Amino acid sequence: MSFTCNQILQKHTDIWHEATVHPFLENCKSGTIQPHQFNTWLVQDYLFVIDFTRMLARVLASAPPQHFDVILSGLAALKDELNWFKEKVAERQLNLATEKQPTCEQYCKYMHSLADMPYPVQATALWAIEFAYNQGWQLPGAMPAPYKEFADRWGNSDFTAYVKLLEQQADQVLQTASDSIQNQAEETFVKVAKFEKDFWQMAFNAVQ
Ligand SMILES: Cc1ncc(C[n+]2csc(CCO)c2C)c(N)n1
Repeated sequence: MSFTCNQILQKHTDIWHEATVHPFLENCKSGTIQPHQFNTWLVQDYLFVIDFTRMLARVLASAPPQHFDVILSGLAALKDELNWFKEKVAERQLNLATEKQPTCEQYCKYMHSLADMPYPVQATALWAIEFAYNQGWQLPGAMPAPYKEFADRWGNSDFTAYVKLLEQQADQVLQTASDSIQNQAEETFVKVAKFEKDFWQMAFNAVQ
């Protein structure tokens, strides 16, 4: 029986909708997001991307060599991504010596725990994490400055193509995975979706 990322997604459209459609993103689109909400997201996401980079390095370590090309392109892109985050944080004069908020901390811990999971589960998680941003920043449609830069970064066609390759790689290994591993992959997808939703809510709830 076939088992694919898209089938997982189709079983969990409600939680995926909550992960990718949020007042935070809608208010970026309408230009009404408050600076302290956006700044909270920016700093916490920078801290998240640092841990994501470590996760991606561990996914590479678990991957079959045929999957290296795509994963290495992701790691190479993170070099620029991390520097860009630092620039955005500096432009807004935000403090990087900020602690992770509990939601960010829990998500990062979860990413860390993925290293002990079978590769098909890690590949599914990687796709879901990237796809969440690819969809989340794209679905609202064109955003005004200064949010346009963020929406373009993760909604653009190159990033969309990268996410598609991640999906193909995950599909390839899910296909021959045991039922138990397929179930774990599905649980991981749901977990990622919940963390994504919570991450937006964390930033949205920020107080000045
Ligand atoms: C909470 C949260 N979830 C997912 C991503 C997606 N993501 C992780 S690293 C990266 C950069 C290049 O791949 C992107 C887009 C994020 N940033 N923050």
